[in-house]
Amino acid sequence: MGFHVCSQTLYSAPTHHQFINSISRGFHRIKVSSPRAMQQQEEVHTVRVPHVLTVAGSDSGAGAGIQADLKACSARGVYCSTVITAVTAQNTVGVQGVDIVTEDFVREQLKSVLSDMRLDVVKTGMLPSPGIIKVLCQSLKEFQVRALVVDPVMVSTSGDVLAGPLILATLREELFPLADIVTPNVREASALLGGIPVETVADMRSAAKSIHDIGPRNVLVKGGDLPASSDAIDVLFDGKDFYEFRSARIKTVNTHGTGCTLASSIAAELAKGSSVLSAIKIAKRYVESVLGYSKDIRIGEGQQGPFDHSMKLKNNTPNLCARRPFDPSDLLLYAVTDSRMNKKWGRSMSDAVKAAIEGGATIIQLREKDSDTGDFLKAAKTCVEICRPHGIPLLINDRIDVALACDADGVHIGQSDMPAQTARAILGPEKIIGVSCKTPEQAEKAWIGGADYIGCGGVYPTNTKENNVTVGLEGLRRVCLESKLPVVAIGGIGSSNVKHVMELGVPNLRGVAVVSALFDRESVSGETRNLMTLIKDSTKVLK
Ligand SMILES: Cc1ncc(COP(=O)(O)OP(=O)(O)O)c(N)n1
Ligand SMILES: Cc1ncsc1CCOP(=O)(O)O
Ligand SMILES: [Mg+2]
Repeated sequence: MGFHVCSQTLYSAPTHHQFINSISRGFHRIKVSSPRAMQQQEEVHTVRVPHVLTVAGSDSGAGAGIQADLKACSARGVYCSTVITAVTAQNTVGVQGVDIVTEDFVREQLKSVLSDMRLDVVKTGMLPSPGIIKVLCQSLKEFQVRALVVDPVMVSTSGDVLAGPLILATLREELFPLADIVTPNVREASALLGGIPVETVADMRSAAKSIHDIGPRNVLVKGGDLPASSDAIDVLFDGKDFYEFRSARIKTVNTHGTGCTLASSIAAELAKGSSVLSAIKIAKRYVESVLGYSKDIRIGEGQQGPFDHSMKLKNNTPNLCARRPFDPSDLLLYAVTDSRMNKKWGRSMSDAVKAAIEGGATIIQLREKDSDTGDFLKAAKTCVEICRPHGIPLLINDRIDVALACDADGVHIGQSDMPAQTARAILGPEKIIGVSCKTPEQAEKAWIGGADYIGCGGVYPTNTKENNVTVGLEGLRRVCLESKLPVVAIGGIGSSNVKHVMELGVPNLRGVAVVSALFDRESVSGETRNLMTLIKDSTKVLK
């Protein structure tokens, strides 16, 4: 009998357990009616997505149960359908009430989902009566699924008992033999084995083996509650070998729903086609990340709070200088910083940004072609803090990773960067995306891809960007006339020619983007102010 230690960072998974490693994904052709998709092509392939069905109880506090399962599957990129077995009145203090759903209605829910949807994995949580367990077992025999993950929920994190001895017996006798993996914690492992102590890693190993004898193909005993360890250690037994998963224990009270989340995440990975070993490894890493992210959030007054499955809640803490949606009039005077010019004039990136804001710039882009990523990120974070209270959007040139890491308002990307559609998928619906375009065709593609504005140029020759073909005022006019997005002109624009650009008076032309005429000068704020006066004069002429 072998013994494997699987650290979270160093780990080589044997391949003999890949019983769910080749899920066939079905494709067939249908017509779609979305206007955007229709513009691109008349027919598209449909994609079958990984699907987990959770059979569990509802938690009104939404930390555990069905709600945790839905959030975990969604965060892990898997569709999740739900069969609710009980409705609990529950919060961070404890479980105040339980209303068990009738066996008939559990059967009806199971039939609705299983008869219609092709799912990959069933994951179970709270199964509050022997009758419900039997109904589930019948359905599982009738409708074949690829894998069954059983989280034998017996005691809530707050200590409330959610399953009695009859339920335990039915779980053991009827459900466990069908399970591909069961995931008891040490208390549940002890209860399943008639109360034997499970207090050490050695106890966990023998408990895993004894539970395996009941029938499941794999047993993961979770040691998160083991008192005497500084690490969180889980033990898997697959009938032949033991595997130990070890990760650093995260100090937090926000652990309500950890068991449900781990089991759902394992189910999600199995649904995607992972082996049991890699599913556990990825699921544990995910749980570790969300616990770490959420360790200082506060939801509820009780002892054990929920955590943030999406790792996004802290981005949206209410504050006085929340970002506002993109407004095309932001493009009026677009200041684009340049690392070389900052160096030449001995100013930091944040000094350059402060001066541009002082002079009246309406949007700022950090265009840093030489900085190290670490230095760039640090400076960009400072610039975000400078811009946000002024309500000035801050965009990052080219670097989507940096924009995400510093929570900038968006990015500006060029034709040789990733397509706008991919950037939009990564950045989400809120961030601003600008795309450089020289032709109406490029502008159309940027619009379809979900961009917010077009940067058109170089209008005039420039020393700031090498080998940049100029489009001239005529090229700018063509793009503006055909673009469905607002346009900002760029390239060689300064006080001598800004009026020629602005007085083109074409629809969609909303402003000018400027590098050297602002930043390759002694006084950035003074130059910005002068340029703004000239822009305002030209817009008056047009009115
Ligand atoms: C507002 C604005 N428009 C165009 C550009 C040029 O972007 P790109 O074509 O990606 O070239 P680089 O700036 O990366 O050299 C821009 N930066 N900003
Ligand atoms: C980044 C860029 N894209 C097209 S032209 C250009 C450079 C603009 O710099 P400047 O305002 O100094 O001409
Ligand atoms: Mg670029």
